[in-house]
Amino acid sequence: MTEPTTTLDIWNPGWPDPFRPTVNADTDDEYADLVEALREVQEAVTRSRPTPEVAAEVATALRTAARRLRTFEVDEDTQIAGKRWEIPGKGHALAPALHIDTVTDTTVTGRVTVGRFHSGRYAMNGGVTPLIFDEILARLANSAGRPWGRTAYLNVNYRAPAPLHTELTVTAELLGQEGRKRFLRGALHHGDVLVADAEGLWVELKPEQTLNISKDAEGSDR
Ligand SMILES: CCCCCCCCCCCCCCCC(=O)SCCNC(=O)CCNC(=O)[C@H](O)C(C)(C)COP(=O)(O)OP(=O)(O)OC[C@H]1O[C@@H](n2cnc3c(N)ncnc32)[C@H](O)[C@@H]1OP(=O)(O)O
Repeated sequence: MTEPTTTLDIWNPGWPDPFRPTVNADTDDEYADLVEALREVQEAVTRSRPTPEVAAEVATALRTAARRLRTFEVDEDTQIAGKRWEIPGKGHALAPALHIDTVTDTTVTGRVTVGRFHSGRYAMNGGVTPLIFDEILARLANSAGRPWGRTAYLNVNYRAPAPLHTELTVTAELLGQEGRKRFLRGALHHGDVLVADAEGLWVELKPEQTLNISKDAEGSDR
């Protein structure tokens, strides 16, 4: 049965600035620790070649954890993942944990280290680089009081293989704005070596622009 489509207003000038969170980082934060544990699992699964018995044992343990969390399921506006700006990776385990170091209204610098989970065979996977750029550039595009904008394009140049287990520096810059269009540029360095750079366009949403979400599209195949 098809569920009715709901309309969610995603243009809200009252939303918090993604670089100036209202929640303080808490080193004893249990939710941040949960996400860190999930990252450890992702890395450990990727790095291992367990016996079938151990694979089955761990799969059972992971499903038990998933069932435990499912009893606390909330809608996407209410979930924590992706909204905890003050913890690396915003509390979401898909993208590598990005550590933000400096922020101005038009620039950001940060650091990121990827492990084998994000490997594309002894170097960072090519799909991970845009994830890092989209994370830092989208946050910059939507910070400093600028109303919500969405990524219209993100062009990435791969200049050199990005090493694993090695700190890379990430920089982002707002180049300029023309009407609703915001042009941004990003770079990823390993020391002095330029590993990748990107340029992107973020387009400010019109106040009446809304995101139509079909509840059907959220999926329930669990
Ligand atoms: C508790 C809650 C906390 C919330 C806290 C919020 C804080 C905030 C944090 C944000 C952190 C994450 C932010 C995630 C942002 C995503 O990652 S979004 C995900 C990926 N992107 C998408 O899904 C976007 C999909 N595309 C679209 O929705 C629409 O195409 C867009 C981008 C909104 C533009 O549509 P539109 O408004 O109809 O644009 P339109 O009027 O046709 O064009 C406007 C101008 O842009 C140009 N343009 C549009 N698209 C393009 C293109 N692809 N190429 C070149 N030019 C283009 C047009 O040519 C036009 O130029 P001018 O004629 O004005 O010179």
